[in-house]
Amino acid sequence: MAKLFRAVILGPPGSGKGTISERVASSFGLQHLSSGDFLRENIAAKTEAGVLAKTYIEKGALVPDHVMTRLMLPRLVEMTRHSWLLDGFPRTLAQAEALNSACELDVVISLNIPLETLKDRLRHRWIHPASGRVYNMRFNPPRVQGVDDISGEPLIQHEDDKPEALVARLRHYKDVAKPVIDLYRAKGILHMFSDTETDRIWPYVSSLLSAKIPTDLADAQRATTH
Ligand SMILES: Nc1nc2c(ncn2[C@@H]2O[C@H](COP(=O)(O)OP(=O)(O)OP(=O)(O)O)[C@@H](O)[C@H]2O)c(=O)[nH]1
Ligand SMILES: Nc1ccn([C@H]2C[C@H](O)[C@@H](COP(=O)(O)OP(=O)(O)O)O2)c(=O)n1
Repeated sequence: MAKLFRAVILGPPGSGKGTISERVASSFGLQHLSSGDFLRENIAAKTEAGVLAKTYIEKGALVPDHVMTRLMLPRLVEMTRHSWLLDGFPRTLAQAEALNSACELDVVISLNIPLETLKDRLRHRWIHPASGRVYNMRFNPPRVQGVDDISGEPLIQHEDDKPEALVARLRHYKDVAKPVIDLYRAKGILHMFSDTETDRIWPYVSSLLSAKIPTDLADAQRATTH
């Protein structure tokens, strides 16, 4: 069986991790695990981790490392037979070290997007909570404003996307992300991308993964996910 491929995408809120992850999943057949979506599923399901995480997210704070690690690592064990792309985890050095003890990563993609671009994007982000589908009134608007294209259900904006919560998240992101980025740079697996447009970053991400993911593995995974 071809060696499985493990990747992480890092970036501040609104940097396009989810947007690029969806393109990676459909182009290369990797399973996309968004820590934010997984947290929101747990919050909606009122699991023990979800109830605890909610108290932090509502304040625009990060969920404690032990809660995130205890939530994410078992989920990765369930995905052990798949190649995957992890989005939004690890977020801190402690989470990165816990992940590194559980598995070896092949590539870490880090998105470096200007602050004003992030604020503008999240101001216009609308989400369909049940599916996690993401829209943007400027970048990829729904056919009908405020309505999910597929289900017809209402779109919402995340509380923590609101400017007052966002500033706290962006400031905090910078503090905690640096040691994680330094760790993966030291491991020689970090690939940094800077731009204000996802459509300009995507071709570089795509060619990086085309070079890194063995063709037979990508073909096999595309076959299983389509
Ligand atoms: N204008 C514009 N909007 C974009 C671009 N790329 C993504 N977006 C939108 O910006 C918002 C943030 O993109 P996401 O992919 O959700 O970013 P993220 O890094 O996953 O965000 P978090 O889940 O908050 O960490 C969404 O509404 C996207 O549709 C872009 O190149 N230009
Ligand atoms: N490793 C993680 C991932 C998400 N969180 C919390 C904090 C985030 O604002 C919310 C939502 O995650 P999501 O990835 O959707 O949000 P941002 O990347 O921060 O924009 O979950 C966390 O505390 N630790």
